[in-house]
Order: sequence, then C-alpha cells, then structure tokens
Amino acid sequence: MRYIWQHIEALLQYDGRLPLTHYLKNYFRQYPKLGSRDRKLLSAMVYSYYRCRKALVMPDANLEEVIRVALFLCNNPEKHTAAFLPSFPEAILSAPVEEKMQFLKERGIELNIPAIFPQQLPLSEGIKNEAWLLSMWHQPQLFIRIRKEKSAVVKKLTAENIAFSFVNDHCVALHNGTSVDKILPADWYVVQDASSQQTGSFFQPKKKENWYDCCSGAGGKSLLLKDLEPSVTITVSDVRDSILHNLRLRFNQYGYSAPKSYTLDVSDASQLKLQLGSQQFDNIIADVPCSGSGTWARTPEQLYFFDPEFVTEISKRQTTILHNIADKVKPGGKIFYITCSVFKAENENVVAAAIKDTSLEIESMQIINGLTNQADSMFIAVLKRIV
Ligand SMILES: C[S@@+](CC[C@H](N)C(=O)[O-])C[C@H]1O[C@@H](n2cnc3c(N)ncnc32)[C@H](O)[C@@H]1O
Repeated sequence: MRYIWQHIEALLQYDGRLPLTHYLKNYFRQYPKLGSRDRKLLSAMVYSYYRCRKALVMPDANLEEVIRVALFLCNNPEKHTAAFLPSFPEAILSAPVEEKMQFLKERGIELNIPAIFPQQLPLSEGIKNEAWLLSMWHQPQLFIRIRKEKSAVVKKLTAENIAFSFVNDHCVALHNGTSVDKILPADWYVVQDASSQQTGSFFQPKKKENWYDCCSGAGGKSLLLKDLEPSVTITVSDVRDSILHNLRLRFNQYGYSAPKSYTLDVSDASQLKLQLGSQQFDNIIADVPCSGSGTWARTPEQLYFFDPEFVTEISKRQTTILHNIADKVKPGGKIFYITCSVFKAENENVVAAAIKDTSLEIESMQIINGLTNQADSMFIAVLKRIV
C-alpha cells in the first residue's frame, strides 16, 4: 500500500486553481493502473484533508497520520476507506462528529475549529459560525425536485433499493453519488439542491407574468419558476454564451420552448441598456455570482484556499448588478436577490447598499439554512420597487 501514500503526496501538490474534481480526474487519467477502489480512496483522502486539515492540531504527526485522522473525522467507514482508518474501536468510526472530536481529544489530538476559516468573515443572520464550520466535514446530500409522476418515482427508487427520503412534497434527498439518471426518465425530475428549491416558495408567480432571470446560468431558477407557473414568459441573460446554450437544451428537454436570451454582462449598465433597451419586467430573479460559501461543503478546496479579497470584489459587482437592474422591474414588481453565500458582505450589506439610492425597499430577507438537511445554504432578499 506504499503506492497510496506516494500518490497522496503527489496529489497534495494541488494549488487550488482548478476545481478539485477536475484536478483529480486529470491526475487519475495519468495513472490508468489505479483501479476504481484506489481512486475512491484517494479522492476521499484528499477531500477529507481539505475539509479539516487546518483544524487538526497535530504538530508532530506525519502526513500518513494526519490523513488517517482526517478520514476518520470526515467519513464513516466504507469498503474503500475502512483499511485506512485509524485502529479505533468500531463503534466510534461511525459515531457523530461531536463524539469523534471528544474521542480524539481524549487521545491528545486537539481540534481548533475556528482555524478552519481563519479569515472569520461575519456570517448572515440565521447561521451559526461553528455549525457552518463543522458542516464542511461532510459531503452534503444529493437532492432532486420531482416534476411529475411522483408515485412512479418512489416505485422506481424503491425497486432499485436506493435509499431516499422526502424533505417536502417534491424534494427528495439521496446519497451523494446516486446515479438517478440511470433510473428515472430525464423529464420527471431536476437535480437541484434543497435550498435552491426553497427559493421558489418566494416567487409566487401570477399567470402570464413577464419575468427576467438576469444571471440565469443553466436555468435552475427559471425552470423552477416555469414549473410553478408555466404561463409566465421568461427572458434570461448570462455573461457566458455556452451556459445559455445549456439552458436552451434543458428547456427543450423539459418540454418548454427556449426563452429569449441575451449574452450580456449585467454589471455593465451600457451593455444592459444597449441589449434590453427600455424593457421592464413584472419581476426579476437576480441569482448573482458569489463566493459560493454556502456550498463549500461540496467543494472544500474553496474553503481551504479562500482569499477574502474575492469577497470584497464580488460584493462590489453584486451591488452594481442590483443598481443596474433596479429600474428594469416595473413599479410594484419585485427583485429576488439570491446568493449561495453565507457572508453578510454579499448578503445584507449588498442589499443595504443597493436600497440606498434606488427605489427598492426590503420586503423580506433571510438565510435559507441548509445545515439541518445536509444541503447548501442560500440567501434570498425580496426587494420591492415602490415607485
Ligand atoms: C449563481 S449562478 C446562477 C445559477 C442559476 N440561477 C441556477 O439556478 O442554475 C450565477 C450566474 O451568473 C453568471 N454571471 C456572472 N457574472 C455575470 C454578469 N456580470 N452578468 C451576467 N451574468 C453573470 C454566471 O455565469 C453564472 O452562470
């Protein structure tokens, strides 16, 4: 098993620039002799390392010991990891993380939880710092939104012996890595995080309304809106042309005609004016670019290599976007400002800056705390145009 430790040493040369999942794929491509079990084990080791390394106070430990403790904290024993977990009693290997921490403490391994995120940016109301930090130690669940044939979905998942649970009427939680695409017809469901699904409960669209999704990405929120009220007309924009192409394919896949779309940088007021002219909309979804800190349990490398300068920059862009779209919504209409960040700087502070010199007022704002469901966390502010 020496080769595993050699690969780990090589893998930890990673510098955080590529998404970790791409980096691992590229790495494994260079070593075709590594079997699927080795790849799973190495991935679990690397992910566990970035999840909790900064919290482990183990000054005299070698890399092998650190990795074993990280695996222990961030994973329950599975076939591919079991042999590499420390030789602790069986029961503690699948115990809750608080018990595991206590167990380590009793054996002289201290944990410094705040060190996981030394930048210590203030979090939005409704999310507790320690709970957020500890959530980084586990991969969140996979969620689907059932669009149709609910009882057939249940039947198929049950027949395939897939573990699942309902979060609400349409939201199903599954183990991460479940290949739902091999089991369910593509138009019966959408893969969408539970908190992202929950943003839909704020939209309350009325028949035939005209909506604008200004940072639409591949259309997760637009499709949610369309499924809530198929008669709405949606216009979408994104700075990336390729993602708008994906959005159009998805709309067609789900039986909708492709919406009017613009490739455009909404932080640039002149581009917005040039392309949209004087159009106004009943409501706008602004699911803006952000740090993604509410989703870092899926991408712990972003937590590990985080540069706070990014939040300073992105919050300026978020404020500019809100300013630019403020008069694109009709008086009485609403802007749904959404981020998948837990930082105040991208949430409450941006909203406060944007309402200062626009005719928007805050109807509500809150964190959608995903921690209890092992989901992502998001922020949504409902901003109403008053004149
Ligand atoms: C959070 S994602 C949107 C996710 C999408 N609403 C969904 O639910 O699937 C933010 C999107 O904003 C786009 N974006 C980033 N900067 C932008 C800008 N200045 N103008 C327009 N779109 C931008 C990104 O390309 C990305 O697709």
